[in-house]
Amino acid sequence: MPNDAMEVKTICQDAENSQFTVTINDEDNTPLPVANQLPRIKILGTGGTIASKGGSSSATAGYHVDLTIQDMLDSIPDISTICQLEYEQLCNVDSKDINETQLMEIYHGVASSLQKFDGIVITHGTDTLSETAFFIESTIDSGDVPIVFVGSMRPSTSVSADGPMNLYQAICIASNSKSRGRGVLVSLNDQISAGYYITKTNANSLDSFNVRQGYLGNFVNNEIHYYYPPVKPQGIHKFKLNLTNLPPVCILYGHQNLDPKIIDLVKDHYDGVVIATMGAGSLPDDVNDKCISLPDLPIVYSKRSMDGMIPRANLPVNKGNIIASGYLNPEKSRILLQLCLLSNYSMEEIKNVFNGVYGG
Ligand SMILES: NC(=O)C[C@H](N)C(=O)O
Repeated sequence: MPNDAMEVKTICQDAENSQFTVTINDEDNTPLPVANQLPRIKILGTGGTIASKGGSSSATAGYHVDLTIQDMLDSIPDISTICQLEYEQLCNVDSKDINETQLMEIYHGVASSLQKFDGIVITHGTDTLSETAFFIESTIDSGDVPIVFVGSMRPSTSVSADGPMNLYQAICIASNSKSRGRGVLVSLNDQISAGYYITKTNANSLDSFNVRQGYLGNFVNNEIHYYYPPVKPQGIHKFKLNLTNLPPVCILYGHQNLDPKIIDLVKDHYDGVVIATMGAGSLPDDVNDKCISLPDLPIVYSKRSMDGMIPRANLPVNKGNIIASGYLNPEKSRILLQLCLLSNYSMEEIKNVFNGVYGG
């Protein structure tokens, strides 16, 4: 739903390095906190295991989303000396059910909070948290305001549930001045990471997220330790959302004996395709030939391997519709391609965008 009160100001039109700010022309001119007040933090609730209840205290699977933000806040230490808190329940779902509608709600929730709060916390299921974090980092220039995603791996009813501590840490991180200027962050299992790079690598463990580009910091006994001064990931391309539907892009998974007919099955139903290739861009010759034969369909070669990247030299052709994902995994490549298509970028402009993460 377009928000007429929202103004998007473009700083740089260059497709290679587009920058803009989102501001809300709100009737409510609530003054920003003065220096001696506690930071104002907004929590946006979306659901996930952190908001879930299981059947018994030993159950860590088969749970259901049931808790509101207020329920979750009741289980953490007093934060009234750390920040002034407001919250909003955007939705309450398992993150497998986060779709375009919820993604837009989260976008609006963040965009409309930026001008009034010093930090934003988003509770989210861990399964697709990295996709939402990547989407928000790619569509909102938050300036100095930290946007901290948080989830948990155990339901709230479990022995040693990790949700309360993760949420407490996320609120502390969002409130801390050292978190400013770092963009979208993820707080889980005592680690602070860049939302742009994080990947869920373990389906069960508390140490579920991995980030080969390195953790940004650590949370121990109420202390936040950042390893580096504020920095944002290299190559982020900021898109202006014009709030229409995201163009459909599908992901195909490479394997031995991959049949080129799979490309024919999807080509008329999607505006773009991402392939999780084997190795660093490897696909059977007949699949490559099929992809090249569809010059109007952008096809991003990403990878099954969690780490590494797709060198452009491994693409079957160095022109046309085949694009290297660089360091981006298939699900992030999908979002980036959707945003490029939404912006009506040409094939060359899409390549420029992916070039930012060493693809293109
Ligand atoms: N740990 C979790 O949050 C997993 C859950 N299925 C979700 O993504 O909502």
